[in-house]
Formats: sequence, structure tokens, C-alpha cells
Amino acid sequence: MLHTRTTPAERRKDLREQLASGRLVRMPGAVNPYAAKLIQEHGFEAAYLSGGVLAAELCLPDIGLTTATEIAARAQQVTRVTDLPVLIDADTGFGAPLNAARSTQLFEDAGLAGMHLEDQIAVKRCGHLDGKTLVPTADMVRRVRAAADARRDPGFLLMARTDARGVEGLAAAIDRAKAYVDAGADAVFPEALLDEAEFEAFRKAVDVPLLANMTEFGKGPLLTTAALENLGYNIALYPVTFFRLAMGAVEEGLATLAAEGTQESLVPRMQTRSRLYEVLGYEEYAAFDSAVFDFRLPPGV
Ligand SMILES: C[C@](O)(C(=O)O)[C@H](CC(=O)O)C(=O)O
Ligand SMILES: [Mg+2]
Repeated sequence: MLHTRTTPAERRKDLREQLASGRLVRMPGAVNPYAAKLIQEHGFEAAYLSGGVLAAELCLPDIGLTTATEIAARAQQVTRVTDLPVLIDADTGFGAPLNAARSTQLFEDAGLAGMHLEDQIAVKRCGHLDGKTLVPTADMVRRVRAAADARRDPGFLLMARTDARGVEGLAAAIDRAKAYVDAGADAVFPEALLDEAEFEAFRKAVDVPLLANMTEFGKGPLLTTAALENLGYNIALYPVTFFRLAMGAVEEGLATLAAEGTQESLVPRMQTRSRLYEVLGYEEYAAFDSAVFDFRLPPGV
């Protein structure tokens, strides 16, 4: 009813078991807590909180302006409503290695299953853009180590993201990934690989679970889940997909309302009132207090 019953420790165990299973974990980005609930209802294995989306919903660019406490608060609202493990985008850790350590604890406290830390400088940018700047490997190693040591639950997954492919090339990205694993990263997110051959090369070279970022309008191909599973990847990430879809629908709806003077033609595309109430679990609340759900909705609404 008001919240889920699984504990953060159970969800972390679940994610780790899934990563060890060899089956692909499909991880759509949750635009908000409600979307996280839908991701679970539709049978996905895990959910994601995208830094780009968390910034965009505040109308901020994805350049590291959001704060760790701000996104931890949002994360807590999401983990409250889903039993799925949730991975968060921790950007660069929000400052020096000590800040990365504190962020790790904030995200643990928010009930998340894990986080990824990237090797860009503090004024970061989307991994699929040109002109990125990386911190030296040694600095990122300190960042990863600080986060790894800060964990109180060893089940909390620490993933290192390397943005090196677009800056220093594939071989350097692989070398960096290996250094981050040695520093304590449990998994790796190789950002912005260009094609299937690169995904394969990374898989051959690195021995921990790997995430494939299937973001749209980026540098790489949108590979199917079957292709990613064959390549031996462990997580398929759809970070901004549902934000893009939802905002596309909002823009089309606003244009239609402005043009037609009524939203009538949009109604068939809307989620119905009864589906909304079903997702929110009105009936379960009525079991607690019958006055909550003592009405009948007319058919079709
Ligand atoms: C995964 C990512 O870090 C995010 O914030 O969702 C972005 C996604 C995007 O901007 O498309 C990224 O840097 O890849
Ligand atoms: Mg991001």
C-alpha cells in the first residue's frame, strides 16, 4: 500500500544475483516514482535514476549542477514505491573523493541498490557529446576507492563509468576500466562505445559486469536486448527514453490543445482514470478505510 515491503539489502542482493546469472538486466530510467512503479509492473528487472533526467526535470542542463542531497531525496521517493533494485547516476561524485564518499552514504541511505561514478572533471557533460575532459586515472582511482571504502553495506553496487572512449580512445578506456576495478569498482559502464565490435572488445578485456548505455541520439547503435545478451553485457540501460517519450507527448498535447481549443482528440491516447487508480492501488487503501474506495467508475473512464 503506502510503500513496498522489500528491504534495500534484499534489492542489492537481487541485483548482484541477476548480474551473476548471465541474463541481461533491463534497466529503464524512471522519470518519477510513479514511472518506477510502472517499470516494475511491466516486468523489468531493475530501474535507473538518470542524472540527465534529474537535472532536466528541474530545467537544468546535465553539467553537474544538481547536488547530492537533492538527488538523494528524489531517489528516496523512488525506492519507496518499487521492489526493484534502483541504480543511480552519481555523476562525478559531486566534488572531491571525500564528497564521493559522502554521496555514497547518502545513496545507501536512500535505499538504492547501487551507483555509478564517472571519470570526467566536475563541469561534466553528457557522455555522448564531444569536448569532454577527464581527470587523470590516479584521481579517478582515488574517487572510486573513497566510494568503495565509504560503503557500509558491501552489497551496494559500485560501478565505475569511463568516458575515455571519446577522449583517449578504446585502449585507454579499457586500461582505465581495469584500474577502476582494481580500486574497488564492482562493475563498469563503458560510455559511448561506437559499434558492436567495440562492445565486444570491451567485454573480452574486462572481467566484471558491464553496462551498455542505449541512450537515443547518442554516438552508438541502439542494440537489441538479444544482441546485448549475446555480447555478454549484463545491463541494458534506457536512461532518458521515457522522459523523451513523455515530453514528446506533452509537447504534442499542448500544440493540439492550442490548435483545437479542446483536448478531446487526445483522450484516446491518455492513461485512463481507472488505470491510474489501479496503479495507485485505491482498492488496497479501501481495505484499510472503506471510505477511500466506496465508489464505482463508469465504464471506459
Ligand atoms: C546516462 C546518462 O549519464 C544520464 O544522465 O542518463 C547520459 C544519458 C544521455 O544524456 O543521453 C549520458 O551521459 O550518457
Ligand atoms: Mg548522467
